[in-house]
Amino acid sequence: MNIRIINNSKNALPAYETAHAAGMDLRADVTQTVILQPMERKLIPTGLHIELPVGYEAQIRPRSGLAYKFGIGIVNSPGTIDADYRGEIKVLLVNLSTEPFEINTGDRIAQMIVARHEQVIWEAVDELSDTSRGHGGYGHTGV
Ligand SMILES: O=c1ccn([C@H]2C[C@H](O)[C@@H](COP(=O)(O)OP(=O)(O)OP(=O)(O)O)O2)c(=O)[nH]1
Ligand SMILES: [Mg+2]
Repeated sequence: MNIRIINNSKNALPAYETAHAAGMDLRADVTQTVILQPMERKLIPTGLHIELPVGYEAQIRPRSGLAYKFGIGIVNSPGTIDADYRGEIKVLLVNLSTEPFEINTGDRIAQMIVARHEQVIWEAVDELSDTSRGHGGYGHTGV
């Protein structure tokens, strides 16, 4: 699928790192080094603007290597890029470790998955169908 993109950064376009990867890594586009202190969160620019087809979203997810090695997560994970958004894609990183974390331009800070989604039309009713689960949830089948 072709997707229109504007790249205002000096980085290459996001790319799939392996043949069947779901996500494309997103790179930081920052003018100077950004330091994330422990428990600090910052919105990191990518310089990218995209035009998703109607019925598609992009999800901004953490990279497991950064999470495991440095405790770097995404506050609103998975971030949602709407099909009608034309602004810059940004990544809301948080440092969950006890050490400061440095971000430089070109660093791969997150990954983006493009996925289909539905838009629903509500059908308001008084009763829903019976199921064996019913209202059971939150561990009602055991741990
Ligand atoms: O990680 C993210 C999440 C969102 N966005 C952009 C694209 C998205 O379409 C828009 C709005 O995001 P969202 O709906 O999650 O935020 P909101 O707090 O509901 O803001 P709004 O009232 O603008 O919808 O912000 C990003 O660039 N990065
Ligand atoms: Mg919103």
